Amino acid sequence: MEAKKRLIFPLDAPDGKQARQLIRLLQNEVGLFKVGLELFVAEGPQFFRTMAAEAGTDFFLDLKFHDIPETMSRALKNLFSGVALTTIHCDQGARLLRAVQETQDRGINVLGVTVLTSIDGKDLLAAGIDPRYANPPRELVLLRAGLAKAAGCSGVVCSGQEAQVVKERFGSDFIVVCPGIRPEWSVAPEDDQKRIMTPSEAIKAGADYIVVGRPIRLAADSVAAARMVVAEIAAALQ
Ligand SMILES: O=c1ccn([C@@H]2O[C@H](COP(=O)(O)O)[C@@H](O)[C@H]2O)c(=O)[nH]1
Repeated sequence: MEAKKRLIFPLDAPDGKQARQLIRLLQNEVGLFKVGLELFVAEGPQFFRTMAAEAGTDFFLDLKFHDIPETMSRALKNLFSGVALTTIHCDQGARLLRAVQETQDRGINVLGVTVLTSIDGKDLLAAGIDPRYANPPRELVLLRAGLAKAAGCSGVVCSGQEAQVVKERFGSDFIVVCPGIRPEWSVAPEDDQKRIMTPSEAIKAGADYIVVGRPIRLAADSVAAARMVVAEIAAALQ
């Protein structure tokens, strides 16, 4: 897969006007746009459909569904055209199988969220997670990746720090998407992300896709920043 296709850019914008500006600016620079809670709550599915038609591309709808299996199944059934990829929490494992399979049969890949990249071992301990799984969070990521696999997911979202062990345990076909990416030149080194890696480190560790938001969005020249990330991915793939 070419380097650019591996770069996912989150449209973390407060409204549709700013999201459209970001799409126009970066549509030749990144592989896939991700829509998260901020934009989706502001604009809703109709805006999303229009945007997909205008941009002529599918989107990653990162809503991290989490509810009882029946409700998740019904919500996933309501996903609309233009969605290529979505995310769910998989702690109910195989009980989500039917909902996930039905979604994937419609051509929408489902990824399981493992442990958010903004969480570290200390946070997991504070949340009462068994120390054997908490610090480092690797064991919990593997446990949840196993539940995602049992649920029939195509892959997981985890940090670059766990990409290699996830690939080793679940195979090269199991998709690994890594946010929490901070290039060395990043203008936002101190933020809420805790389990971070550079683009090069994450790709070398086995990430299929990396999600890079603020380092590109907040850069003085976002196009140049996206190109630097793609160049770093390309170099790491050689
Ligand atoms: O574990 C996760 C899951 C999702 N995200 C999302 O990725 C982007 C990251 O943006 P940055 O600005 O590069 O931090 C954002 O949309 C998150 O909601 C994540 O960071 N970690």
